[in-house]
Amino acid sequence: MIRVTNLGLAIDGKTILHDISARIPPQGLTAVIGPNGAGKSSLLYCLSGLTRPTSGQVSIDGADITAARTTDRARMLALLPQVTPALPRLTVADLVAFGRWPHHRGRPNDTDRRIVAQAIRDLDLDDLLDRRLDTLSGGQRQRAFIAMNHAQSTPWMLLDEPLSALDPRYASDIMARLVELSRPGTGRAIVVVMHDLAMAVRHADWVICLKAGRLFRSGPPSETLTGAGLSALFDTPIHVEHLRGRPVVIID
Ligand SMILES: Nc1ncnc2c1ncn2[C@@H]1O[C@H](COP(=O)(O)OP(=O)(O)OP(=O)(O)O)[C@@H](O)[C@H]1O
Repeated sequence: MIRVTNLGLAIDGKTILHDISARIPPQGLTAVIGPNGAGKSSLLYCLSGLTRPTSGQVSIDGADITAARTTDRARMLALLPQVTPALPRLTVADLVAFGRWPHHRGRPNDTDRRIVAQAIRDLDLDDLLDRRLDTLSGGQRQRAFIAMNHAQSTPWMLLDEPLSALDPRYASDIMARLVELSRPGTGRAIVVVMHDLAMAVRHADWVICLKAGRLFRSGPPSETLTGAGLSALFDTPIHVEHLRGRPVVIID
């Protein structure tokens, strides 16, 4: 479980996150939602240990994340930032294989190779293996980075807007894969910052709602992804209806 306790973050004297306390279950898919500038990415970076909160704590599976060594953190969680590094000379195969580095430190074995091959299959990258990253489309790059995170085989994956560059087919396909990867029994939980409320309503098992740097609400979708809850979160009328047995979001 991730436990956030009284977390605060200030940058250059400006408070960005205020006294956030929340928990994230150790399985399933957690969506972090909220308006632009609410602090979603900042919270994700605090969860990853890359940003040190100004006050409060983040513990992951009982360990204080800010106190963990870099290699231990890399075996505990994989982070996909909103803006991925350019790395122009790397091929897709190199990038995905790099996800195993925290495990083998430069000496990959058969298990590492098998996991990389599986991640490549899972993200549908077989045809792009030899392509350099700077020749890929935005969505192809995004899939390559998600595959690298997947190959890292960590109990936690933290993804900042992974669907932003994807067309509807890949967005839906990748969400379905993330749901698979985080099913109970897989030993993995995934936290996704997302703007696509339709995807959140359909796939999230747990939701953290942020507004103006504060925790607005957290809990299962039945308590958080309601028309009234989303309308208040985004200050705009939003309805959650059912179509062919599935929840759909309608924004007025
Ligand atoms: N390094 C920084 N220096 C100064 N202000 C920052 C910095 N990083 C974030 N902020 C500010 O903190 C607030 C929260 O930013 P953050 O990126 O966490 O929001 P977000 O909810 O992820 O937004 P979006 O949905 O637009 O991506 C914003 O007002 C932003 O301008």
